[in-house]
Amino acid sequence: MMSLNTSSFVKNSISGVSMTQSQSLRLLSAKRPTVVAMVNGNGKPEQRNMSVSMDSAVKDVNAPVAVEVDGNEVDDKKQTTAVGGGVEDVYGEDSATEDHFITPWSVSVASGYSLLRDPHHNKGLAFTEKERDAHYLRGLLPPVVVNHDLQVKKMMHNIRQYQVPLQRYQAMMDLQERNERLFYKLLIENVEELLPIVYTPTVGEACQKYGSIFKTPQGLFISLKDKGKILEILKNWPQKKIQVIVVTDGERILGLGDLGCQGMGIPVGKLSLYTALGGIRPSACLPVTIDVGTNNEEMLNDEFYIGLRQRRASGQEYAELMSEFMSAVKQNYGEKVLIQFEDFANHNAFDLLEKYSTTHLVFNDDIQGTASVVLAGLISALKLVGGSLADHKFLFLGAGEAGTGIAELIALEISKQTGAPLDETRKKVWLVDSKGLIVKSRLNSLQHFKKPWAHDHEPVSKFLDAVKSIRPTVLIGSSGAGQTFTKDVVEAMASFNEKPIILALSNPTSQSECTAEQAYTWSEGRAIFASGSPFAPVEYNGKVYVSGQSNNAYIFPGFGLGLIISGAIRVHDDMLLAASEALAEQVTQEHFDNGLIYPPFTNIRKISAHIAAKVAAKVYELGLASRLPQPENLVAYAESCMYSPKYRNYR
Ligand SMILES: O=C([O-])CC(=O)C(=O)O
Ligand SMILES: [Mg+2]
Repeated sequence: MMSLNTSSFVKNSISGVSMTQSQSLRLLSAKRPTVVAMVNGNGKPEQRNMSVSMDSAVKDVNAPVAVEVDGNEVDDKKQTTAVGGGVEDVYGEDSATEDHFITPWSVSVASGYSLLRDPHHNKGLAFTEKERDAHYLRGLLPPVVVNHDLQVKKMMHNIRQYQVPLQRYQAMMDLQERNERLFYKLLIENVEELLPIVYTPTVGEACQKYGSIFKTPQGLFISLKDKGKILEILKNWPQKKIQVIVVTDGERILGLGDLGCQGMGIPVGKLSLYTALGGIRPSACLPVTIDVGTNNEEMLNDEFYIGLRQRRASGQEYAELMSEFMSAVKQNYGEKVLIQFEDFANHNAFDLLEKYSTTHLVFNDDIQGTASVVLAGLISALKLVGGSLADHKFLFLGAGEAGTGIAELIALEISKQTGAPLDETRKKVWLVDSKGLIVKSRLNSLQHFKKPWAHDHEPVSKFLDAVKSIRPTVLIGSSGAGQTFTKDVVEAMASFNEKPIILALSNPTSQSECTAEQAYTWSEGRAIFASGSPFAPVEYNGKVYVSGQSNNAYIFPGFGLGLIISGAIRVHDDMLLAASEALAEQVTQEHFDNGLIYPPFTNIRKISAHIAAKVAAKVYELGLASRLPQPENLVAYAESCMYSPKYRNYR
């Protein structure tokens, strides 16, 4: 514990906040500190409940190490090593009974054993001979030194041994907690293979079982119990310079419904993609779950459930907690932190976005990210089916966040292209909810976000009848309910369209409106199909069909990067349109020839840089940028800003 003299990484790792102020702890010096990285700060030590002077540690490099407790200097060797090799129980940790109070404190230098257990700096077997000498790692590692590439090869080999996706997920999470740079190198270099593990569909199953597979906590949990203390909680997070927060309240996790506090898997997964796909530094990402209870009886009765065991708070109680969170975030991280709302239920999602879009840099991935990715897919699908957006007719199953969000962006784009007013262009878009086609006669009973879509038509209660009556060219599933694009529905689409566009967006795979195989088979190979969760290629009548993944993962990482590099202070719909156009531009003739309307994920970092550049350009154009002057080449600038998981050399 007292091996403070062994350092190049000085780390203040007081665990918990229970140290009293009188127990001030002072690190006076450290020998040979060549690089000083403080986990609790950005060059400045954290000084809330204790006073720790790291400055002196840097200046006085050759002085012997001593620690001061309550103002008394304590000799390192004397205190830690008792005669006979035992370690003196200076702080009573060993002698304390369960009823005694002790302070769980430790001051450590991230070298040696602790360096190997620090995921941000650990390199495992890739530590060089020189680093092993300089950082007290001798003997703590077997003799072999391997390079980063071999580590990737070995990890992929190991992960492929697991047949069960959830085991692969757990292996990936363990790696993230052990060696962050190896985790990201693996994910970036094997994105097509690993995306379905750290993201949909496996992350959905992980959330359902989060309590029983829970090991190391990831992200920040804020519950109703923390009312009045949210700012304090934000300060418990070790990183101070946060650029992106993904926050959920767990009420609508993918198409799986209310998973309460166990929704944490989603912000964690989304932020892994922010880093791997969009190049945001991992230390700048903060996953948050707001726990206001759950209405999921299964969770409430599950002995391994990790959240508050109560029914969801709503109304004023809910609004106040969210309001405190939003204020605390701005107070702690400033105006330019991006807050991504994720997997909130409809009734809160629209209200939160509307309420905070004028005061914060907020983005709702399910409303806006999904809209942008679908619009991109439609723009590129036009190359296969012909016509302009205005020539098409769209029918949605599902009139929630994704459905109405996409509908609005389509109407907006048509309006921009044709000059027709939004009220008119919206008439190209029809939505079906659980009560049937949304029509004028239902207007008074509709939730506010559905009202713009109530058009003149007689009531139609069955989805199949709506398909037959509207005769859309594009069918979009966004209801979260699986197997709703039945054989009859797909056959109807194929009967009045040469190339029906069918998007089954609901996640995870179990909630997909139909499978890729069903779409191709039932349309006799004519469908242009994409889905929210990935499907393997399908063989039909001797031809192989590769479907695209219409998932907001294409958009949010590059979109967020664009906001960050321009220092955006607000999100505007035109930025979403810019992102759609940028993504659609990345689809090549070769992709079209294979029936694809999205580029493969393999090149996603390049794609993200393009999206970021177009989004940033729009931010500058709209006068919403705070990073001035505008860089000349925004693509090159975006690329230069992206985090790379390459190992650093330690002196
Ligand atoms: O997470 C995903 O795969 C896409 C998404 O936002 C959702 O389904 O809620
Ligand atoms: Mg989502």
